[in-house]
Amino acid sequence: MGSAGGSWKLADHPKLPKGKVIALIVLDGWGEAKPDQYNCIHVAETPTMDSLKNGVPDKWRLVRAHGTAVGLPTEDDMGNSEVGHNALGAGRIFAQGAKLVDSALESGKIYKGEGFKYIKEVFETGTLHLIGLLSDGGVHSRLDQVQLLLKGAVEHGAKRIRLHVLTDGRDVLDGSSVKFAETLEEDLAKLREKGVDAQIASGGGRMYVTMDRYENDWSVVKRGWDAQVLGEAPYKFKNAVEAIKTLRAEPKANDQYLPPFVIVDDSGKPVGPIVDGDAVVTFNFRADRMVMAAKAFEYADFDKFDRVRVPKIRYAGMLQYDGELKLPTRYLVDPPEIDRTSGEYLTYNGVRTFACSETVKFGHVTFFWNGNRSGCFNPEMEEYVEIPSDSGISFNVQPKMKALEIAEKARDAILSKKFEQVRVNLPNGDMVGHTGDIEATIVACKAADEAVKMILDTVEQVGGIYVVTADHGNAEDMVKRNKTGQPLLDKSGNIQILTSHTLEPVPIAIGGPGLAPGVRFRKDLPRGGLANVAATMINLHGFEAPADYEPSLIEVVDN
Ligand SMILES: O=C(O)[C@@H](CO)OP(=O)(O)O
Ligand SMILES: [Mn+2]
Ligand SMILES: [Mn+2]
Repeated sequence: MGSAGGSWKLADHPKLPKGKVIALIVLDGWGEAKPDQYNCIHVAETPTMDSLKNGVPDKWRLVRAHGTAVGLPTEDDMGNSEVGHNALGAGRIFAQGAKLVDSALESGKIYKGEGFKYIKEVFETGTLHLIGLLSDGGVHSRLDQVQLLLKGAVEHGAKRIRLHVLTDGRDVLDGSSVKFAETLEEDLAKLREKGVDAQIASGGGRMYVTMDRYENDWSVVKRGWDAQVLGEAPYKFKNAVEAIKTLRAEPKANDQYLPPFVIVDDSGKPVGPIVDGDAVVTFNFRADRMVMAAKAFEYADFDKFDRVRVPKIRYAGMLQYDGELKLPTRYLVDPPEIDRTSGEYLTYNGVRTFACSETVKFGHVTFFWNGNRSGCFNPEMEEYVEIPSDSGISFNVQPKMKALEIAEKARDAILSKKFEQVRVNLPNGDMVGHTGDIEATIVACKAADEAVKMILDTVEQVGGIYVVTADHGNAEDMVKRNKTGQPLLDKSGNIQILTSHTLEPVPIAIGGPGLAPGVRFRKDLPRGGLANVAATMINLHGFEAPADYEPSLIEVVDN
């Protein structure tokens, strides 16, 4: 990997000075939508964000944060943190996991790659286990890809297949897990008719089983290991649809947090623990919530929990989840090669960076920002600070999360004069928005706005610059709507709560006493998106952006 043309040196910007401190704030899950009672950002008191919007017209605008603007297959794909932060940090639009897997399945290339050949070796004698998120959300995985992979695996000789499914309810409506499990069961029944021994073997809700991220709570991954590998879980059922329906009937149950279960045969024996000689594929394409499980499957030295039994398996990820750690070693589809990110350029050009969030979003402003790469580029130029998140709770009970602490860290970093870029992610709108709790999400939005205020006040104090934006929508729309925008009601006449991200654009605002006179948003990029932000930042740091970056959103006019 190297810079384009071999040089990391960026040309000086003809008009903009270097050395200003820039606070870059990413509000997670903060889109712009029609103001109504289900728009929590509108309902919440958000005087700081309101003043940016209603302030100087050429210093606030919207940018696209979903679909093709962030490398997703279609304009119906909502934005998400991975693709959003990748685009923000890398300044270019890369075809993302969802799209790369689609192409590899369509062309059949997936079956010709090293990863598939590796797992195929066991098809004669062992079981193929597929583990991942069961929905059509398109953020971490997609059911149609799993269906194609199943078909392809059978065509290539798989004779015994076990699925370990994680129910969603976060990228799709709560309750939709039943329908996804039914669809999968129908497919598996057809395979069984053809003589393939295929079954769902275990399951559990994505936020409670397997899909933790950034090492926030290893017990989540352990619950998955116990069910999938050891065949042990507190609940045992004869089939997955019955399991999901029964567990959902418990008071306050929801798809995201279903407890782990295993499927057992008539004699009560689990139908699909993972044993020596088996192959395992984690079929999520998105990295963050698979890295921990990948470590458990791949690392010989592992002390995060007692694995009890470590089967000798052939393991592959749908993608390689961490390019720096080369984790996992084997994978079915090559990940996007996100190189020459703005963070890397800036370290070569003397810009010192501070990045901070709380655990649940820490990797977003570091790992995703830097193109799915762990760690700093140059520890002498960068400091990354993680504030521990509360674990074991759903964030509607603590909607303020660590917003204030993140803002205080940003404030101290700005006042320290040790950094030119101070970058934070404020998680509230997103993490609380995903709970579907409207009251709590309103509190969350207010807390995020207060954090923005603290950071902007500090920028004011030191004569710096601010850039405030978001990675995708969430809190601005909490209800499922019909085509005309009216809330959809369920059979009992209740509104259907939208826990997922949205297709909405997100705001970006620039300002601060350090912003050179004459800087304003250009008018000729009406379709600008998140990928245009990196060049904008590089300009504000006093440099020209690399030629192949998406164009900067700003221009400098003579006053
Ligand atoms: O929680 C997550 O994994 C996703 C939603 O599936 O949200 P975000 O992209 O904001 O991290
Ligand atoms: Mn996000
Ligand atoms: Mn989210």
